[in-house]
Amino acid sequence: MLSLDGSDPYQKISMVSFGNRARGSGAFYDYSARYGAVREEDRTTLRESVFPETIDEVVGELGYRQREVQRANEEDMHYFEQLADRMGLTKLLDLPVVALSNGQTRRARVVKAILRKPELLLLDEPLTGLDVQTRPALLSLLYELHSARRPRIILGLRIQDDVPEWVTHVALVDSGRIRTGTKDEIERLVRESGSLSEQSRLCNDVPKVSVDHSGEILVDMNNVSVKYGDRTVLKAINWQIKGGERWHLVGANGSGKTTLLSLITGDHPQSYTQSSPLSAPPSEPASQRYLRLFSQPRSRIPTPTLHSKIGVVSPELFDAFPRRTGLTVWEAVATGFEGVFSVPRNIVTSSGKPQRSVGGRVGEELTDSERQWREKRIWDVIEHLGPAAWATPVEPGHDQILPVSEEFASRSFASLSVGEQRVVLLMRALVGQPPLVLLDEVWSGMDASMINAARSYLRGESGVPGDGRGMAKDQAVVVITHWENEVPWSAEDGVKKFVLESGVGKVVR
Ligand SMILES: Nc1ncnc2c1ncn2[C@@H]1O[C@H](COP(=O)(O)OP(=O)(O)OP(=O)(O)O)[C@@H](O)[C@H]1O
Repeated sequence: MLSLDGSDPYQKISMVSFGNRARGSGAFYDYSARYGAVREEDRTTLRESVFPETIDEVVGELGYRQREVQRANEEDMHYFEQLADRMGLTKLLDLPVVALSNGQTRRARVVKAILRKPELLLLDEPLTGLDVQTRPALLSLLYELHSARRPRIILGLRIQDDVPEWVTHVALVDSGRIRTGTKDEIERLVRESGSLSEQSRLCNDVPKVSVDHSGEILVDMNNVSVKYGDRTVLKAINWQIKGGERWHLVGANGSGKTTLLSLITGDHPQSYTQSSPLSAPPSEPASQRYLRLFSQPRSRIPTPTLHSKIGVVSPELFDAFPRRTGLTVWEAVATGFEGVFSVPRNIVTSSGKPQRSVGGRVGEELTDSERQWREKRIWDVIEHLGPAAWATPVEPGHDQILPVSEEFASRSFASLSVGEQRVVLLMRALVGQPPLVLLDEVWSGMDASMINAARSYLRGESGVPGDGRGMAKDQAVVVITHWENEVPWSAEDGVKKFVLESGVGKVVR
């Protein structure tokens, strides 16, 4: 189809992949830059990024760089504005691209891909990260393109996702094999194949757990606000998170969820400025606006201490985690104790025996019991969240040289599939049993069996609390997802909801 007229097929394909990383370099980059002053090179607005011809910089007569604004093609600009309107991006067109939220960025990437008028549009996991309101808008836009037969569309979906009505053909990829057929044929196949349907179901039929709300206050927000110029993104937030609690943080794309988490992790510069100044007006007494993390204002907690107290998985962390340093799975998990991005290698103990690194700070020797606890924890997360919990067992007759967890621990992090890398980053967040765990869109790229293993670990079904395994009772967890059924706890278990609507937050039980 693509090569019929002899032109380069690659020109005719637009691909947008959300499961995979946008940045290919593998080097670490500092994602907190997004929250601070926008740097000169990050100023490009969404509109300019689509029509780069309008921002060509030229050196003027006097040697100054100046912007020579060319007009974009009228028709393209009109089509772009139409698409942007349908995807709810109109108000964001003149914001810097770096300021867009995750879901806003995803929508913008889909719009850009469609605007190129490709023959073939490939969208990998297009619905992940989109809020409930935007999903139907995207699906109806795709349906119209499909009805017009241009472009042809291929959607990459997880086995547990609903296949849109208008999809005609399905290619089912399973354990390295691919089967193709009409939608009906493949759906029948999935229904009939017991193991596949077993895997594809997110199990909700689990024993009840009871969430404890009596722990100490870990995060205390009172009238917390975040502003960029005259744009207020968080408005007078009041939220307390206690040890042992389970929270679902929910809100439309751009409502401020990631910003709120970045205050808690201390990555946001405005986490330092959340106390009323002494000159505050009488309507806002000094004590009435504050952010306390582990009972302290942000400025009193050294950043490394904060990082070791909070386990995080987020799309930003996934993008930023270094791939070029050759970390093994074991080492990647061990970085979680300190919440850092590397660990010392080739540790040699006093007995002269080389040992695997279990992290630790420069100049601070771990005691033997700490080292043993850390090793036990690393094995615990690898066993319960790793391939032993989700991979298809090796067929009889094919010998496995190493036990599956041992083999996985030695693999290179960078060589893993996207879903596996995400699982390892979840292990990293949980390994040190930090008092607070923040899970922002943690399931994207994972298949249903990985999600099920992770959910049961988080619910404490795989470990006995208190013996150093599984989740400890007094850990608090905040989950961000747009999919209700992906939250590991239900209202009956005692999960609480914090809902953000255009920067205003409220607790819903
Ligand atoms: N530097 C900035 N300047 C202006 N606005 C910004 C800046 N950084 C973020 N914003 C805005 O703050 C709002 C909140 O963004 P945030 O990433 O917290 O949303 P979110 O709720 O996590 O969204 P999503 O569901 O898409 O991940 C967005 O509307 C975004 O455009």
